[in-house]
Amino acid sequence: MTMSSMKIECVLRENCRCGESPVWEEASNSLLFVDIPAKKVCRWDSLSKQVQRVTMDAPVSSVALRQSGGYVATVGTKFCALNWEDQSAVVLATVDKEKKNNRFNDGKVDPAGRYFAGTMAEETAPAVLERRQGSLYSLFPDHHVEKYFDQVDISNGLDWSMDHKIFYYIDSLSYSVDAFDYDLQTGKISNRRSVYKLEKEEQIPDGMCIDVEGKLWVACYNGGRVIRLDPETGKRLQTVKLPVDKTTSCCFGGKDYSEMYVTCARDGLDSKGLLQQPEAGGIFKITGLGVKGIPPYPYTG
Ligand SMILES: O=C(O)[C@H](O)[C@@H](O)[C@H](O)[C@H](O)CO
Ligand SMILES: [Zn+2]
Repeated sequence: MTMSSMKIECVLRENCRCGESPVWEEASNSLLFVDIPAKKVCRWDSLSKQVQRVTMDAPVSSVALRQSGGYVATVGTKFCALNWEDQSAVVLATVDKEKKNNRFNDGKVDPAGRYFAGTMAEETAPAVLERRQGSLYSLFPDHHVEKYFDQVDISNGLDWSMDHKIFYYIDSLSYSVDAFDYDLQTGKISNRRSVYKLEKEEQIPDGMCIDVEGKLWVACYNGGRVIRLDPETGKRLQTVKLPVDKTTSCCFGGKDYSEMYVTCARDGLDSKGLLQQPEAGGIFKITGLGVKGIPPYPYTG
């Protein structure tokens, strides 16, 4: 039997205030991610190690690939198309128009090319905000928006099962990873249930991704870890600790999607925490996990 030797390294000291939404772009061997309060979309070339940054005019909470080229991003309360070459953004749709304190948070494209993203009230400090102000939406390829539900505290991690029949979702302050039945043809969700409740030391569930075995990887904000969950049994299968507390999200990337990339935040750390965690706000790469991920789905509109 061969043991996989796991390695965790900070590949980029970006000092993100709140790094989020890591997405692997195979075509450019790059990792895309955002720094929400810094209003930045970043692209790290894993071969040259160079970073390109585009600054938006509002907090940018997620980024995704676009089939027709460029990217899509959630900026403030807008779904936008992003042209990387000339750094221009075009608004595709706006949500929560009557909620002036709201912004989008995490987002991801479904297997049919719809861009799912949820909203939240702006925070006064990490996880301190007016509750139940958020909603979950998706932007269809024809640019119309559908709303799924409201009463969300912090809309966060999302992904779909390998057979596309289940949608997994995290509202962070519920401390739960939830599942819905998913209709890929219509984009409709139903039958919400919890598949995992976080333990106290795991802290706050944030971003999430699925692996080829259908297991969920959840980044635990303040928990300094990613955890691997079996959504069918409700059991935690593995804990991977990182040298930073405010781990926010994770995705698979690299060769054959065999590496995991993890984002994290600096905001919320005091001066002692920043000294103890100099890599806070960086991008971490985990190799040797022994399980692969799947390519991100591109937005088809
Ligand atoms: O990244 C996010 O999803 C939120 O925008 C962040 O502010 C934190 O993760 C949140 O405070 C932890 O619950
Ligand atoms: Zn998040």
